[in-house]
Amino acid sequence: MSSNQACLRLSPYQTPISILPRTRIITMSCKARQVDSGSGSPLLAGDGSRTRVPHVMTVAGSDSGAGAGIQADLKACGARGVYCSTVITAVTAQNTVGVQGVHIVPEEFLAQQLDSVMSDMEVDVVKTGMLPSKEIVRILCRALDKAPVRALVVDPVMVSTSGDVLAGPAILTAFREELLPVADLITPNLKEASALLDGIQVKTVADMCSAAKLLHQMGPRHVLVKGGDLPGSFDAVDVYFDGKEIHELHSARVRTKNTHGTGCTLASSIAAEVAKGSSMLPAIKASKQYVETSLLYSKDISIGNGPQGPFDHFLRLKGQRQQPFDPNVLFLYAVTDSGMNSKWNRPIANAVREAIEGGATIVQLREKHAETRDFIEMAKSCMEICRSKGVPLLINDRVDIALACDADGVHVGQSDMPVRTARSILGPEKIIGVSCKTTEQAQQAWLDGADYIGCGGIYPTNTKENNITVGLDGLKAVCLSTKLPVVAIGGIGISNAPAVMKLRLPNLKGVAVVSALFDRECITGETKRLQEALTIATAYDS
Ligand SMILES: Cc1ncc(COP(=O)(O)OP(=O)(O)O)c(N)n1
Ligand SMILES: Cc1ncsc1CCOP(=O)(O)O
Ligand SMILES: [Mg+2]
Repeated sequence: MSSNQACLRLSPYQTPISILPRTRIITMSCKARQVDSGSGSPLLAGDGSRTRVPHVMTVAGSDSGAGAGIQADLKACGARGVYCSTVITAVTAQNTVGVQGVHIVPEEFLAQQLDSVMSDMEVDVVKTGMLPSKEIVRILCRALDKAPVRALVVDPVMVSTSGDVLAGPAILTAFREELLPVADLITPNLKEASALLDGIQVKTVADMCSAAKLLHQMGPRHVLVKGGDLPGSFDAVDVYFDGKEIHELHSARVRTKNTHGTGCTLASSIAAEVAKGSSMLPAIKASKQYVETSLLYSKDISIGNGPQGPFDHFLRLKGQRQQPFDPNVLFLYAVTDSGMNSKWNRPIANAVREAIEGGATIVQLREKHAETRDFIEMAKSCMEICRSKGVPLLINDRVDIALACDADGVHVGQSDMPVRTARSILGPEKIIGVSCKTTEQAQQAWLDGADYIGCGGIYPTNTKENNITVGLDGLKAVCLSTKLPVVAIGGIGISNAPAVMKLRLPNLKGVAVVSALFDRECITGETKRLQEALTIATAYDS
């Protein structure tokens, strides 16, 4: 299913308290349900007391290709840190090419699944996907009458990404009459919004705003009309109506074929955020960001041969196929400096491009004063340049920024996030470098799983205040104490880089340089000169 066709849609939300009175006939209080829940539900703390776990129950179809449907819902909830139970409405034979078969689950068995989950577990939020028959909608509504949930998120799935029908027009009446009136959020794409509104045109942002208001009149508290299929739009615009105000939500449109399941994922992520206690608008914003990040991360992965591939909800798959870290990239390591870029009136992306043109083999963004939001934008633009040139990009200090822009890794110092923590957050495939001045720190770096060491300052420098100089002797000691590759940093330029490399230490792989490249009029020219000097020095060595 396409991001807009097959899965969930939601819109802004209110606090759980504000939702409760509207939830239909509640036959058991939350307290009663808590008492009634069996031993199979949430986790027990060490002392035997119960730890409540946010819980989304998805009522949707299974996608054998696991890009969309129940499988996407499970992955999205897992990625958002929420438990997800699954009530399966249909089993589809599906892949990245299309839907080859649909087997609808018998109604009694659907009812049995609902009963099994709801009689035992504390469900916070119900999210619906493929509901292939009117009777299934009815059974679900009856179940919701009987058991209280904090919110109902309805993704009015009708057609798969591949264009295959998953719920015929007959379902529209059941949606309009039974499900929409009790929904807290509906998340139609353009086609679904149009179908629910008897075929009115939904082709522009203005149409989306009108559609959101009209759909709201059918009963849902919140409406999110998804504009992923909006013709001619450069960004992904969704329109959210909370019953009072229209919000246009913009996010970057990621160019990728791997969008199968984005609608299901978005709705499940919203449901998960609401289950964790978020109100609706923040839940939607966080979920849009999550989907965007996942798509960005997955834009080049290859699963299946069809026109629309699945993406990676956990941001883990790509790294396993990546080349292992090549220490030779440390040869000419360009480290940016915001002060120098402002002094020379250069956007950071230009500075990075020029350094790469001159022969920089790895780049680190060292932005000590940037606002987080600006830093992310800068890092994303530099990432594009570095990826296109095959040059790794690392982020200084900020693991969060590295994650947000899918950088190749981070460089941390002795007082920054510990390497082990950074590794647990970034996973095994990202590059992690750590600054070391001593042999003890170098040994620890290896134990902690760092990929390389930055050793310095080798010479005095004005770029980093109060930085103790270790000299060539300190560099030598660090290199000899570790198997890790080392890059020398601090006060290094064309005049002294050859002396550093002539230490002839096998694991000393290069020099990292700030001012000798970025505090100069022509970055490309300086980088080329340094590259030549390093090449001559290392050639002489061998
Ligand atoms: C390649 C490389 N080596 C060392 C450093 C210094 O990092 P750190 O000690 O964390 O100091 P700051 O750069 O954060 O001031 C580096 N950035 N790069
Ligand atoms: C970040 C850092 N870490 C140790 S020295 C240093 C600054 C290096 O800057 P420059 O290359 O201008 O001396
Ligand atoms: Mg640091």
